[in-house]
Amino acid sequence: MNTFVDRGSLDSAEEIFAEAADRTAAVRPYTAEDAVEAGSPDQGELELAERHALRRVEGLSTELTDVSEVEQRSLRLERVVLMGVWTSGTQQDADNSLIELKHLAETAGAAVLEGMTQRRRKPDPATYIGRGKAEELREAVESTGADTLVCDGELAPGQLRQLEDIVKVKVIDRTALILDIFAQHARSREGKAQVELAQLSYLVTRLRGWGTTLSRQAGGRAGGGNGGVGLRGPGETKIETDRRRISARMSKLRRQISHMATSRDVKRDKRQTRQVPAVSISGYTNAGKSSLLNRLTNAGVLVHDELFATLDPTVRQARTPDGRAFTLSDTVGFVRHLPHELVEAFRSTLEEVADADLILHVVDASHPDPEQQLSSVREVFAEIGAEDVPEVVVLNKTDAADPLVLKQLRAKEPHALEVSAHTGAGIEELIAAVADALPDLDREVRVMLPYDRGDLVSRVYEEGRIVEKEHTGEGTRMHAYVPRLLAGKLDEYAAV
Ligand SMILES: Nc1nc2c(ncn2[C@@H]2O[C@H](COP(=O)(O)OP(=O)(O)OP(=O)(O)O)[C@@H](O)[C@H]2O)c(=O)[nH]1
Ligand SMILES: [Mg+2]
Repeated sequence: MNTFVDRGSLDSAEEIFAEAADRTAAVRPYTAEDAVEAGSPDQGELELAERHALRRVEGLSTELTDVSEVEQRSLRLERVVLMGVWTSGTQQDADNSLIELKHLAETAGAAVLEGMTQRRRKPDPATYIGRGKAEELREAVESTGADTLVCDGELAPGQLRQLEDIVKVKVIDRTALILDIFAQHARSREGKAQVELAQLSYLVTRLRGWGTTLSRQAGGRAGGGNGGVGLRGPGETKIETDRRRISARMSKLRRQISHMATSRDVKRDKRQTRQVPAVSISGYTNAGKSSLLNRLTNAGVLVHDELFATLDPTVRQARTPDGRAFTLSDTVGFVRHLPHELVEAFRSTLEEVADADLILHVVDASHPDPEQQLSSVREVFAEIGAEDVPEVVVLNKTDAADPLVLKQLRAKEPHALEVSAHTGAGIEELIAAVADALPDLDREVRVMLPYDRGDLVSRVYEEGRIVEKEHTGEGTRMHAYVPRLLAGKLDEYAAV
């Protein structure tokens, strides 16, 4: 994982992030409300012992059998212990959540040594899991030789700090983990800029509350080479300098991103005026979206058993069996509790989903709890204004699905299609369903297009279905079915 590693590049998010992470000295003011919460009587019905027990989650630790492999890994990877606080839902839900956290940690390049959940009514305001449990956790961390503790959930800066003081290793939360994966996976300039912006906005909230307890800045170094005049001054605290550096960097990134968004808008407008319908393949991360795109178009898009393998949307041209053109786009996967910073950062990418004519909502039917994924994804759809776009639910990985889970899914989503991107099962039906759902080519036209209107001829090729065509001395004679908008443009060339 690289989130907290200082790579030495001045003023990049990574550097600022790393520097500030070293000094997450922020102790959130302990408010009266916290005190009440901490001392409030428990209302749950579980036995006290059970409620407070740290429960080891079976099968979570990465198997490291070969010694040389262990050595190799410990050089390259961080060794982590996972911790989840379970406030509601069943034990199964808590385990699933921790299994997902394991998958996230491994995607980020960590070796998972141990995973534990604890049941409590609310996370502890000071240390997240409570002081006593934190001590036990320290023992687990020591005995496994872990160097990082990853908490499932979003921790307040003060909680991170206090927990770190007890367990004596670095503590990161789920949001930082997801940001880290995004940082590792972003490829395009825009993607990188968006992730950096998200990391900085995560960091800025962690700076809050530092204020006066910080030592005064010695002047000079912190601004780095790029800082210079105006970035520091005598008597200015480090936090203020940090804030300014961060906000300057954030404004710059925002400006860059907005330029990039403009050029994408232009592309998208073109698509809209061309009236080629857009189909967006969306869904939870690792659902098999890229595999499905490959299966549908032989696109050769990266497929990985990793979360967030795809960050840069890929668009492919496709055709229905009756020859109508449309675009198919692969999108970034969603995840439960997608950090707010990332929803913001990826809003423009996600908004393409809202602009689609059709969403193929891909669901991993082999997952233990696909319904939870379905509803998380729909929440994001609502957030980005995509809830009115027609949606075809595609239950993927049916080759590996538990029949019982499939049965439940069928009951919940009676119109869903069942496919396997691996075996190809159900793919023809899926193609037919897409063709059905796309806007119709409902205009029959017979035209004579002069040779100087080659642009219209190509549009008929691209957007329509040609019944007959003939090159004559005057131009191209065509008989075709086309979308309404194009039919309007062809009117003046009508021929009998
Ligand atoms: N058994 C089975 N596995 C599948 C199927 N489709 C995809 N997978 C596997 O699921 C994993 C994720 O596939 P991807 O296509 O990368 O999933 P994605 O939704 O694009 O994932 P992200 O881009 O990371 O959000 C890979 O290991 C695939 O081989 C399927 O039909 N059956
Ligand atoms: Mg993908």
